[in-house]
Amino acid sequence: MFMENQSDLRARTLMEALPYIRRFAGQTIVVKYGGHAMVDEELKESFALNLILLRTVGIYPVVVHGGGPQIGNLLKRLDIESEFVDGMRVTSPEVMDVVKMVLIGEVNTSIVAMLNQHGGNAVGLSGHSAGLVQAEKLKLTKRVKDGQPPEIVDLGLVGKPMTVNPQVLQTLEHGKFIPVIAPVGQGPDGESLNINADLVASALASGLRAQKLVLLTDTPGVMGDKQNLISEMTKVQARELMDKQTVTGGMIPKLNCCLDALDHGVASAHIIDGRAKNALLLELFTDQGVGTILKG
Ligand SMILES: Nc1ncnc2c1ncn2[C@@H]1O[C@H](COP(=O)(O)OP(=O)(O)O)[C@@H](O)[C@H]1O
Ligand SMILES: CC(=O)N[C@@H](CCC(=O)OP(=O)(O)O)C(=O)O
Repeated sequence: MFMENQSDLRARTLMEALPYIRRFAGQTIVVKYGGHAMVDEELKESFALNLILLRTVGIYPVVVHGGGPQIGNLLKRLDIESEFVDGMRVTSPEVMDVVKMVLIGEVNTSIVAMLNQHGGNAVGLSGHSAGLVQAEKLKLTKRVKDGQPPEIVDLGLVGKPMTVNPQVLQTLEHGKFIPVIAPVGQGPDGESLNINADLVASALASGLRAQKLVLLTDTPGVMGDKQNLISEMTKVQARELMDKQTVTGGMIPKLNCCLDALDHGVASAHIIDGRAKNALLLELFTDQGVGTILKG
């Protein structure tokens, strides 16, 4: 009987990626990078190498990063209070200064540095860069007191993306660069607005007509009632899971971002585990994937 040796096995594994490379070459994939994958150095390196591999085989990754925990740490060190309403950080002008320092100054630079250390040709941007993410203040309506009508809650300098100008990203793609974007948007008067990174990733995926939106987080994917991983779901199932409250907390805005991207022509949205090495490659280059896929 024919026995496969180590090098045959390795060659077969490499060849298995070929159909996926063919399918996605020339396509844009927007990746939201956050959570554990961003603080653990080994995972950070694995993520950087995954992106570089994608770019090398002709796929265009666009990275949007978070940094909520890092912002929280600096606010604490500076003794500045910060609170969240429905997953959004109430952002005073003082907090906005810290958000920019951390997201643009620290987190963005460190991701760009990691990618470029491995020859990634990464370029750091924010929503201000060439009008990339134009935003408006987010008006959140919430029932503050039981039995009373909902009120508009003032979140300060928190934005939602209104228009994106993908031209700068398309130029970078043609130059074989990897764009890395901090989720700070430009308000109508040129001011900086703090935007949830999932929202920015979703808006850019829609604006770029990306093939995929991939959100890395700190769970294996979307979990069902029995803590089972749901590998695949339709838009209808996603809405049912939210209605039944199987999905709660931070996963609600994530699923809504996925649904929004699908409604705007993105072919599929993925929620995957940022704590697992090579999660991005395994999700893209295998049929079964490793997380949850939502299809349009
Ligand atoms: N059904 C669910 N499946 C997976 N995660 C869920 C579910 N319901 C609620 N969650 C919560 O959503 C969290 C992910 O959202 P969030 O903390 O905002 O992620 P991130 O910081 O990566 O943006 C998970 O850690 C989990 O606690
Ligand atoms: C308005 C708002 O809440 N903005 C977020 C921006 C960073 C972010 O989204 O980071 P994660 O993806 O790591 O949560 C914040 O200030 O934390």
